[in-house]
Amino acid sequence: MGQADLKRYQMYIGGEFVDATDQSYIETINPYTGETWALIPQGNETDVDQAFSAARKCYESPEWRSLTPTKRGKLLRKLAVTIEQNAEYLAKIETQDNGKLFKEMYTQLKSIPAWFEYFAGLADKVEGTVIPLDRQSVLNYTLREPLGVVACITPWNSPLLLATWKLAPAIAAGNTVVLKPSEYTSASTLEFAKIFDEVGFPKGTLNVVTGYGHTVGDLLSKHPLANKVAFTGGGETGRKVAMNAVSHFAKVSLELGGKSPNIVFADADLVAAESGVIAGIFAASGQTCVAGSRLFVERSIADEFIHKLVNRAKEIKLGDPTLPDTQMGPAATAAQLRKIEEYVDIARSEGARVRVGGERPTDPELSKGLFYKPTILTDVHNSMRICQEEVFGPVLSVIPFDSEEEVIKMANDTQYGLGAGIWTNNLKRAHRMARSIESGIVWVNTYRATAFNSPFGGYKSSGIGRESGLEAIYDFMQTKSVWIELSDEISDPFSIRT
Ligand SMILES: NC(=O)c1ccc[n+]([C@@H]2O[C@H](COP(=O)([O-])OP(=O)(O)OC[C@H]3O[C@@H](n4cnc5c(N)ncnc54)[C@H](O)[C@@H]3O)[C@@H](O)[C@H]2O)c1
Ligand SMILES: C[N+](C)(C)CC=O
Repeated sequence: MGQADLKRYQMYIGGEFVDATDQSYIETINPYTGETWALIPQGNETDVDQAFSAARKCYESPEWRSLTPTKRGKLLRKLAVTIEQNAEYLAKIETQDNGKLFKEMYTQLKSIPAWFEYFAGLADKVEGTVIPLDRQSVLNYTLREPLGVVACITPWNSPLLLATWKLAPAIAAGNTVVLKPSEYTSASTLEFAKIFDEVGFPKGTLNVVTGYGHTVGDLLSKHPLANKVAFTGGGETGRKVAMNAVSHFAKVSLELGGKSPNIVFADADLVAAESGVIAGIFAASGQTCVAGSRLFVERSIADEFIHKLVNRAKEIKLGDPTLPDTQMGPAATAAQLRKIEEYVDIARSEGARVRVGGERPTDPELSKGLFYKPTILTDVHNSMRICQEEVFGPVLSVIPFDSEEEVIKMANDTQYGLGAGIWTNNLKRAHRMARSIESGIVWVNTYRATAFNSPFGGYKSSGIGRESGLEAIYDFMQTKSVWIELSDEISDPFSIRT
């Protein structure tokens, strides 16, 4: 297909759909077929400036100021309904762009309205407090106010879900937004902009600028009109984004990567544990921030458990991500596939034994896609690079353990702290472990679960701040303390009143 025949997207700035000012595009590729299927505008500094000006103009407009929290809530609920009606269509686009299974993207898309409904409900429930000062002649109360314009930057693996986790609380809190999706998967966000446009928000509430991270993303995070930068992506990018944001004193939240432990005790329901471990690493081809990429299994059951996992991994059906019986799709990008291959090579060179996988499939039907076989490594130790660095692919490292103390030490011996799975039928142990693991989320006898009303985020290098749940809306607000003197007494101007 020539460029002229491809679908051409436009950015969304100030309520208008516009081309990039210099008319340039990025090709967006289907990682299963290898074909370019659409063109995404490649924004530049002028486009970014226009988006921030539109967002700020909207924020300062009488129309936005008169949009009470209840009215914002109503519009967010309307948006939720429209997304529900378009969920299948949006999910198809995401699968076409990132190669993840349609059934996973559709489940995600169908869940998105719940986030908009939840934050719609919260919009008019954020309250200030009255402070009982020792100085009784003064009324002191707090106001929770929006920040202004929020810059949001999202990755390719769950484009609209992760945009929603930022947009819903940001708008509910009364901010306007400039959003940049990943250059690999911008199409669904630009389709979402069309849906958003129909809902009736003031022009400039949401602005979507597309383009590369090192240009458009960099400009977003250092833009003087950004009062907060909400970022999801890799750690190195997160560091740059945070430095940019801090350089102009913008608030920042970071949802970064992980090296999450999945810990299986001998007393667990081993059938459930096996399923949870497989889901944790091979669902989404391991391309999830919470991938359970380190498996710690109690030594007394290790051999048999590994044997079963290996057999199960051999049966995983790779293929067309749009088909219902496919269990694993391709990697999202050629760079991602190279990274997976490199990490497995490094693990081999450090002494790991490949028990299954460890290569690309040779099946001719998969030859155009960016596939890598589900891979299980043993003979690894926790200090090896494969156990310390995020691969973001279908690669599981297995380490046996002998005691709770030993496994807690190994599980926590990482710079990351996003998710953790504990598999045990011992209630006391479950609670002990949940308290001992240094991570933002601990799942006991389940894995990868998320909800609109439960906080999501990382300890240590896995991030700053929380998305979803009550806490999330406060991250998009600032607190003002108001002091009102009620007495008529004139005070001495040179003595500070306490
Ligand atoms: N904790 C979470 O909730 C969560 C969720 C999903 C993904 N992730 C993490 O995201 C990573 C994978 O996503 P990715 O490869 O798209 O990450 P990435 O860091 O390469 O890119 C993320 C976003 O940042 C932009 N970007 C790139 N360079 C930039 C720069 N210099 N300045 C500003 N923006 C820039 C990209 O264009 C993209 O929009 C993994 O590390 C994964 O763990 C975390
Ligand atoms: C946030 N989540 C778990 C849906 C995708 C993370 O990569």
